[in-house]
Amino acid sequence: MPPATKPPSTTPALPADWRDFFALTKPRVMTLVIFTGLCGLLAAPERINPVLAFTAILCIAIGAGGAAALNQWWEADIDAGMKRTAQRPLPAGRLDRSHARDFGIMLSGASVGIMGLALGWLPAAILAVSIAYYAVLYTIWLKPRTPQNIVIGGGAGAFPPMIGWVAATGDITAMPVFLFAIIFMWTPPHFWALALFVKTDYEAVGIPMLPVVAGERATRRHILIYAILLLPLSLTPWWIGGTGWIYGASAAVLSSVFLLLSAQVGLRRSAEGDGMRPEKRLFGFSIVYLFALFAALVVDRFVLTP
Ligand code: HEM
Ligand SMILES: CC(C)=CCC/C(C)=C/CC/C(C)=C/COP(=O)(O)OP(=O)(O)O
Repeated sequence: MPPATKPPSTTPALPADWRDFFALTKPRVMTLVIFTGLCGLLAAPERINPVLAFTAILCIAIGAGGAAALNQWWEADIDAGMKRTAQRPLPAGRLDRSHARDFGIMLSGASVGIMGLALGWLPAAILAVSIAYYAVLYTIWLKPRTPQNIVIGGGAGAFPPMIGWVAATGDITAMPVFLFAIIFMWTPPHFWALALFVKTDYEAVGIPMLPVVAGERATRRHILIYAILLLPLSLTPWWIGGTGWIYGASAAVLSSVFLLLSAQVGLRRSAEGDGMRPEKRLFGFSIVYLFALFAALVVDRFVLTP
């Protein structure tokens, strides 16, 4: 008997349920996207009606989820070839590809439409740009083509605090631009730390991630460079007087720890039989870092500007 072949991704092997649709939104990753969006909104100098604030955050969540669904619709075959992603609803055959596409389009359209009607067309336009950035520019264009995919593509995930801020104020000022820049600079170390220990996965499906194309040493050096740049950048909201000392002190401590962990990864030639512990530690801390930095921004705002 020849081995059973994988059913085409348009023919679901198992009935889909709501959990599969929920999984399409990449809920774990999007918690941080939603959190940074919420912090951008709360840290803004203007306070808005709580119902409108809730609507804005819901739109960011729905838009990010829609973009993630479109990302998986496009990448179903790539995801099938990687151990880390093979159990997602599309490669596992639990969901029809066209349903994922329609679900993604529906969520994306609804999020932009509701944001525009409720909060204004400037935050809606930035949300639309970030969805297109992730689903089209990063997923379809950059990811399969260049090892700089996540450096440029990281812009998509950097928009949410700007969307939150602009939803509250109706205006783009220096502060939301710096919040964007901080996440932009944070993304490469966040992702390359992970890519160092799942490198073989990307090799198998031909995605030109930096460790695959330029090698481990170059990736380590790149991680360190971005972490060095992130330290002063994370302090700029305080330097320009956009925050008080609570944010400034938190940014100094968090970014120093981030730099220290990045140096542990960046200055070693290769993994020395320790199961890539420093790389895993840096990836884990990258998530704690962003949660804590943005939480500090909000605490600073509420404690120092009551
Ligand atoms: C192009 C940019 C990025 C890439 C390529 C990337 C890639 C990844 C990958 C592959 C994972 C592994 C977990 C999984 O497969 O679900 C991950 C985890 C994670 N990412 Fe990113 N990421 C990026 C940007 C961001 C941004 C902007 C945020 C939030 C602001 C973020 C938040 C997270 C979180 C919270 C996790 C952990 C999820 C968990 O606990 O499983 N990522 N990222
Ligand atoms: C508001 C809005 C649209 C926000 C978008 C947020 C955003 C860009 C998040 C990126 C995070 C993410 C899941 C990257 C995964 O990369 P991948 O898709 O290459 O990872 P994979 O290998 O796990 O599929």
